[in-house]
Amino acid sequence: MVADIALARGMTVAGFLDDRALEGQRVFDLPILGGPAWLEVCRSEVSVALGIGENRARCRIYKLCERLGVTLVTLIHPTATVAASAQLGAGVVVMAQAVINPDARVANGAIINSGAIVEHDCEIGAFAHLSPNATLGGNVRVGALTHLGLAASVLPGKAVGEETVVGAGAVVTSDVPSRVVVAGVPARIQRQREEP
Ligand SMILES: CC(=O)SCCNC(=O)CCNC(=O)[C@H](O)C(C)(C)COP(=O)(O)OP(=O)(O)OC[C@H]1O[C@@H](n2cnc3c(N)ncnc32)[C@H](O)[C@@H]1OP(=O)(O)O
Repeated sequence: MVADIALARGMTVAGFLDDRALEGQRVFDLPILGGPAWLEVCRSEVSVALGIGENRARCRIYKLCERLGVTLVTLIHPTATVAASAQLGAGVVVMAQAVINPDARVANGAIINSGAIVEHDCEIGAFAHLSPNATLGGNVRVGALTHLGLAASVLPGKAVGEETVVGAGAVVTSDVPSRVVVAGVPARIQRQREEP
């Protein structure tokens, strides 16, 4: 999906980095260049877009790029709507039909997936992931590394902590602490989240 956005934006995509695939394999007719070690050799020739859904893994690769001085690109699908006053950090990906409204702030490495809505003045932490059709009312805060499932909603002004998971379809009606899994309508804590 991330390569698709880059191509739609008229960028040249050299290929993919994947530590589980074999160098020389092709995906969507583009080559697998190698694993993250490839970056150490070719860091001055490329920029990197983050196409990893798992938040902690995406954070690790972001930090590797930062350490190597590799530029991280921020990608916005041509059909997404991003207000002029919204701020997006490095390595953010905004997918098709997503909406980010005025004065919202999206920190480094976050994913705003297809059709997700980030209302005015929201604050999204680094490496958070809003799944397709997740919806945030105005002034919502989402902590770093938190994952909102498909079509999850957060009522205006509420805060979700760091490294929390909000289940698909949940409706968050009160603040949610860090490192828990919540689900349901209204969202209730299901369990604590294990340490990485
Ligand atoms: C492009 C993309 O695909 S982006 C990725 C999007 N991914 C998502 O939206 C997934 C979000 N994850 C979820 O919703 C998960 O189901 C979680 C985190 C809520 C729970 O996951 P787990 O802890 O593994 O729970 P598990 O699947 O074992 O289910 C436990 C119970 O919760 C129920 N349950 C699972 N998910 C939900 C949910 N979203 N809402 C309500 N109940 C749920 C199950 O039915 C089960 O109930 P039971 O014990 O009565 O049988």
